[in-house]
Amino acid sequence: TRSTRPQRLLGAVQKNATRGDPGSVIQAIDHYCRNKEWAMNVGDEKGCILDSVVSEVNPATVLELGTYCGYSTVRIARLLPPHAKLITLEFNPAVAAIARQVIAWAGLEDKVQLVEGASGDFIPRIKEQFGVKTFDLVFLDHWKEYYLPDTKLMEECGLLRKGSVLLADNVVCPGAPDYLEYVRSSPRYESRYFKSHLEYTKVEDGLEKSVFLG
Ligand SMILES: O=C(NCc1cccc(CNc2ccc3[nH]ncc3c2)c1)c1cc(-c2ccc(F)cc2)cc(O)c1O
Ligand SMILES: [Mg+2]
Repeated sequence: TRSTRPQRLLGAVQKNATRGDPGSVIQAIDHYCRNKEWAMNVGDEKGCILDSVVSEVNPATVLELGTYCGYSTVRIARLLPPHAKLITLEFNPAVAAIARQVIAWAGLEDKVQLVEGASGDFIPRIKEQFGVKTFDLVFLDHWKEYYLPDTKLMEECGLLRKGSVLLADNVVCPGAPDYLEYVRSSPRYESRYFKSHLEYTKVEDGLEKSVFLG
């Protein structure tokens, strides 16, 4: 049977990237998705904004909702300090299996814990199952209608502390209007929009960075 898009993306990584070299994995995916077939990675343009926020926060604990093929997982993990931990959650088992191989090819498996499941079930269990108190950085890139309910759930579960940073992909395309309204109007967040483009296209999109004020 015909391969899947994630399988073909992994093939491009294994063919064109150097094992243990995260930069070459990022380049191989961007080249494949720009020249061969589009895929919903955060991409190189928004990826640079992601890099600058990760470097600024210098997080010890990171939560990523929506792993997909592991592109943003690799972008984040390659910038983490030695004992930092990234927990990434993926709903689709077949896609998670590809992401594990992409993360391993980059040599970053020691910094990354990939969990298969749905955010609504997983978020309430994080504290006891993973020994995490709070997250310094959360990257939201899963189903866009889940951004708001999951943010409220993280607040309720005490997973955010004064200064925790939420960074949300796709707040324009496909869009997360209820989430934007919430973080921009709530007195508990200081929010800022980073204008960019939908990965590998000229369509407008952007990242919303929101600092939890406690
Ligand atoms: O929709 C998107 N991504 C989310 C997504 C999508 C599908 C499957 C999953 C399954 N993974 C999953 C689900 C639920 C979960 N709960 N916790 C973890 C978790 C993980 C996740 C998306 C779309 C576009 C886009 C498409 C088309 C177009 F024209 C323009 C733009 C661009 C993006 O950058 C995007 O990020
Ligand atoms: Mg996205």
